[in-house]
Amino acid sequence: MRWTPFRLKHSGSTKNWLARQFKDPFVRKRFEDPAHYRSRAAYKLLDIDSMYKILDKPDVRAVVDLGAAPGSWSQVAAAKVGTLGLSAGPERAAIDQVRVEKRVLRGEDFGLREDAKSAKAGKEAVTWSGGDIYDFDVDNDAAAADVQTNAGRDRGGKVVIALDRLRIPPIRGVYTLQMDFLGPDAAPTIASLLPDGKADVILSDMAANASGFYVRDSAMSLEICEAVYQFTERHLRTAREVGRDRAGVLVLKHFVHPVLTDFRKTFLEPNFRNVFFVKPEASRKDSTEAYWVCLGWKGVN
Ligand SMILES: C[S@@+](CC[C@H](N)C(=O)[O-])C[C@H]1O[C@@H](n2cnc3c(N)ncnc32)[C@H](O)[C@@H]1O
Repeated sequence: MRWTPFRLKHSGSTKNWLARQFKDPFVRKRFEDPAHYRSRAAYKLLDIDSMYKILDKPDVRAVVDLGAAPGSWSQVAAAKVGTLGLSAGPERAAIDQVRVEKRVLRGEDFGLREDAKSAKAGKEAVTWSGGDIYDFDVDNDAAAADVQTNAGRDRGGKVVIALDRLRIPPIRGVYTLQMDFLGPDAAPTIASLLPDGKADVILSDMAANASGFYVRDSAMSLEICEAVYQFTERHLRTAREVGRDRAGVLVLKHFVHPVLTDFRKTFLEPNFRNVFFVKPEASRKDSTEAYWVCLGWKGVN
């Protein structure tokens, strides 16, 4: 499908943003993809999964997706783990009840904040710190009913749990929680949804709103990494429990900074069999974000 965004009048910064979007191959790919991913971030996780096979394993039953809004990583996880109730494969996410509208990049929708225009009949708009904007048609009742029947224990113990400070429009086969992960209630709430309190894969794409100050942004990234690691200590199933060397997986977004490198050396390297630094192709070159893919959780004694 072709889109023509420049018909409307835009400010200079909006034009720059548009120009960047339309040059971005992953933005284009998303629009053409039958999987209807909610954001181009899906291709980061797909890239990681194609390299390390973290989700495509029969013993992966419980996935926690932190900083999940608008939801494309959860779409990928639900399709691969099988909580959609369908055979694995990202294309099955196309069955998602929430249809991403192709007209999302039309100029009049820029600047929407979450729920700001939800009064627009049947529409929801979500904007998030990554700067992309989504506009969904939401069949809330159908999707909510589907979450009840498809997520969690009803799927033979398979579960995908998505959490974000922002509201995540319902995703088929996924529990969605709107909470601050740094608050006291998030970890116990997630744990209560995990069939035995343990996850096989913990994904964190969380990023605090960038201030533009490198040191401050890195400090916030460290705070998030530390909180995710604390959750990992309590709730990630070990490789030994699974009986597979590379089981017990943590994917952790971070900003590249020496203090984060120290964090990796102190907490990740001693406690995982392998820790890989990954900059997926879909991660913007001008961003200091990157991911650690940590395989083979040893557990902390
Ligand atoms: C890059 S986006 C995630 C995109 C997502 N992986 C996807 O595929 O759609 C980062 C998200 O982290 C969330 N976030 C940042 N800090 C958070 C916190 N303390 N608790 C919960 N969510 C947080 C933001 O609200 C934002 O939605």
